[in-house]
Amino acid sequence: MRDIFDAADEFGPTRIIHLWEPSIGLKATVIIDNNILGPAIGGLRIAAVASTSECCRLARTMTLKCAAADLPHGGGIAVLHPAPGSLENAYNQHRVRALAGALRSEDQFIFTPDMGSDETAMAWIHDENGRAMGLPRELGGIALSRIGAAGWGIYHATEVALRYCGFKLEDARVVIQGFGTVGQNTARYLAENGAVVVGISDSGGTLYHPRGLDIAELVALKKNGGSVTDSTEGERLARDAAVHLDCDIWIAAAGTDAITQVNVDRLKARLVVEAADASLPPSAERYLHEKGVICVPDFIANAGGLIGAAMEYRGANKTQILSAIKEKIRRNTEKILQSVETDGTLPREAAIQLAIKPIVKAMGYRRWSGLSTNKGTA
Ligand SMILES: NC(=O)C1=CN([C@@H]2O[C@H](COP(=O)(O)OP(=O)(O)OC[C@H]3O[C@@H](n4cnc5c(N)ncnc54)[C@H](OP(=O)(O)O)[C@@H]3O)[C@@H](O)[C@H]2O)C=CC1
Ligand SMILES: O=C(O)CCC(=O)C(=O)O
Repeated sequence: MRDIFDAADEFGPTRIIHLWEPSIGLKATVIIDNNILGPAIGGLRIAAVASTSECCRLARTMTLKCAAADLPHGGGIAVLHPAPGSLENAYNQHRVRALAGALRSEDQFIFTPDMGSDETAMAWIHDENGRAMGLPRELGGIALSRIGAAGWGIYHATEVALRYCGFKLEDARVVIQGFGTVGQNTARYLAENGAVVVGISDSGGTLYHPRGLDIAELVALKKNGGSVTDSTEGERLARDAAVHLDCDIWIAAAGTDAITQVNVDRLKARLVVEAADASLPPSAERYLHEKGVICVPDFIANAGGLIGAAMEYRGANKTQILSAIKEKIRRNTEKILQSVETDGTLPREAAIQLAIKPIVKAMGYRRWSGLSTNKGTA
């Protein structure tokens, strides 16, 4: 991105905020992409994100995710560039609190957890500016990461997509790239429903076992700060070996651009589910589509965490949340894959068409809107 307006189109981003406070090393980028349906929900990502244009892409994914899931919200993102040490580190707490404080008057931005942040960070933010979703139980939250809201949704997207792939979940071989909140819960739901998770990677490497990995053991290893490769079972491989393992279903649950034009030809799966936001660029999705591999786009498959967070914000309980995630994600996956089957549309194109409908409609009612046809009111 050469100019800050390079990413601008008719939908946004409406605000790009850069925060820099040298005394505490606070360096953050906050984007409100579109808030036509309601205040933007933005994940707090404490991770190295390369550029403002990448932040804009992630914020747009959130806009589409909210709209497709019928949530009264727009999309955004807050990237806090990491400092040394863990999230529990007081220095980091200070920076998260400073970020939240700096956005106290930005009432169109509500924080939710994303990579590198959790319910504790949301509690700090809530304490500073009152606008955070995904809170701890003690503050009225329902511990979304522990119930695995995102993984529950990924499981349902996978299950519906399999009908279009011609094979069943039972005994299907799954590889999961990334074994954090999303990867762990996805593995758990898929394995509980008959899939065989043969490969899992994290930043330390890949673990492979053709007869299936022990998910509970690997979750315990991660809880103790280890890597999946610390397991005594299975074969230890290089981190990126996960991309070319033989499998039926490949789940991208690590980060942005896990698969690119360079390595997409190595994927052997018949179904790819994008659990991580922006995990495949459109060119890689097109390549897979032309090869007959179904690829369920991020903002359709991984909306579970966001649906849960928005419902928790309005006081819904765990049963209501799990049922809404199931219903919305199954419905949307079905709709887009039907378009793919009948019209040959790319899954992402079908998904964008589905998501932008309410946004375009709402923009038509508003005075300040690039798409407004109500020209006489400006
Ligand atoms: N949390 C949520 O509810 C939701 C998250 N998402 C998206 O899902 C993705 C994952 O989020 P989340 O699970 O919360 O993040 P976490 O930080 O909890 O987990 C990320 C995982 O990816 C691993 N990882 C990082 N880089 C690589 C790599 N190059 N190869 C293999 N593994 C790698 C990490 O390894 P290690 O453990 O060694 O650090 C970690 O296991 C993000 O893109 C996020 O935006 C989407 C919807 C909801
Ligand atoms: O609120 C959550 O738990 C996750 C939302 C999010 O960051 C996402 O959907 O990418």
